[in-house]
Amino acid sequence: MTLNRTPIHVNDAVSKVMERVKSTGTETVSYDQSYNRVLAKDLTATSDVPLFTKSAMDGFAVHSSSTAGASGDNRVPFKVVEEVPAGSSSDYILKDNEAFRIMTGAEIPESADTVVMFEQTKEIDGGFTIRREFKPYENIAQQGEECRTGDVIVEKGTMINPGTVATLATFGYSEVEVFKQPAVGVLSTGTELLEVEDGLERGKIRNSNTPMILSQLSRMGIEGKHYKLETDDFDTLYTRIKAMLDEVDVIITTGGVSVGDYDLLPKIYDALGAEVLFNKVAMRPGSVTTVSALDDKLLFGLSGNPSACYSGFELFTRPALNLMQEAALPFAPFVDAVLDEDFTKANPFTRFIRAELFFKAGKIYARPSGFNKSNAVTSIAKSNGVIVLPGGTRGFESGDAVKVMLTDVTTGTDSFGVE
Ligand SMILES: Nc1nc2c(c(=O)[nH]1)N[C@H]1C(S)=C(S)[C@@H](COP(=O)(O)OP(=O)(O)OC[C@H]3O[C@@H](n4cnc5c(N)ncnc54)[C@H](O)[C@@H]3O)O[C@H]1N2
Ligand code: MOO
Ligand SMILES: [Mg+2]
Repeated sequence: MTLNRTPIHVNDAVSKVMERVKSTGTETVSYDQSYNRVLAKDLTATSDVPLFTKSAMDGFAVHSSSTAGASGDNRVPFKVVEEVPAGSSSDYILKDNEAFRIMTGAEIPESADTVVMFEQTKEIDGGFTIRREFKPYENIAQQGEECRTGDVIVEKGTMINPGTVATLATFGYSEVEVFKQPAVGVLSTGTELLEVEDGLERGKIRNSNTPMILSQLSRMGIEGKHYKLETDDFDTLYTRIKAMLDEVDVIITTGGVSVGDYDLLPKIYDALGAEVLFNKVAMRPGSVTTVSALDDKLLFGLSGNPSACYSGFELFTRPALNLMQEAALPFAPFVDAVLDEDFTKANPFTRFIRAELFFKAGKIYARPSGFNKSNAVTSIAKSNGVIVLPGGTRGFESGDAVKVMLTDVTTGTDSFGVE
């Protein structure tokens, strides 16, 4: 096994992974199980929205012609002839100065064309008066004003969000065709690793990578398959990974990818006959990240160091899993931010720093979210993005413009910001 590896640029590494992605194909799921799935077909309106012309307010439906001449000095009276609550309708034909008492969401009867809100009336015996003229369609939501039958509402390749689910329900799509989610197995390797519930022992640490990766998968709506820890023993690890290949589409391992005596993943890829796409990336942390392909399966050999492991998943695994589901926008967005703290280390390689993004006076700021080394774990907990500092730079100062990859858009802010 060669110890000297050739680093490739992170962009090239990402491309190499994306080129090997195979679509998972499609399946049909119930609309209420479709959140976070990728649409396999355009979602088309099966009806107009609104479905029928309806009142947008609680009040009275009248014909605008009956309101002619109304003013503060000349209040025009109306007689209420029928009630139309939401869910009902009326075929009654209004005569001059007659009105329906109508509620928000109720169909506007044929003979009315405008709605007077309760607040715009004065009650009289059997009816009300108004003090101004009403034009047609006031306080009315017209059939099809939002969309028409046949309109494409959401395009194929879009991730289904809560609004998409509402749209599916609106159009009566009880089932929807989506791309299958890849089956992803997660396995951490290392003889030094203990389970969360274990007491600490000399020289050992708890496995934080498996639960972290499973949560990174959950954040994408994917339930990963959790494999028990493996020690650094070739035979058992090889047997385990061979078995995983029969069970999942994607294998994520953590640890054992560097050049140590017990870093067994390179030997295992070799024994499996997997094609190593790269085993060194010109980036920090995560330079040892190794991705291999075997038939249609991808094997992500993420670093054992937690920060490197985290970034490796966000940079390589996440977009690949999105593309397997034919997501139109597989990559996390990058935003321009102002660095809020000096970062004086030189960057021979592209540097990814787990970062806290925050918003001040309409600007986005970013600062490292804590201890910043490959082996750090606590700084991941406080991060909602990753600052990207290009390779070949000598350090950055507070106030410099930087790019930040958004990793967690569910992060909140401390105040509600409408001006
Ligand atoms: N001679 C060299 N040594 C190292 C190099 C190198 O280029 N030449 N690269 C270093 C870099 S950079 C990194 S990153 C690490 C990567 O190591 P591995 O991916 O092989 O991972 P391990 O050796 O198994 O573990 C590294 C570190 O992480 C801890 N770890 C492992 N698994 C977990 C887990 N599931 N949860 C929490 N922590 C974990 C492990 O105990 C080690 O401390 O290699 C450098 N060495
Ligand atoms: O892979 Mo190591 O994390 O570059 O520091
Ligand atoms: Mg190692």
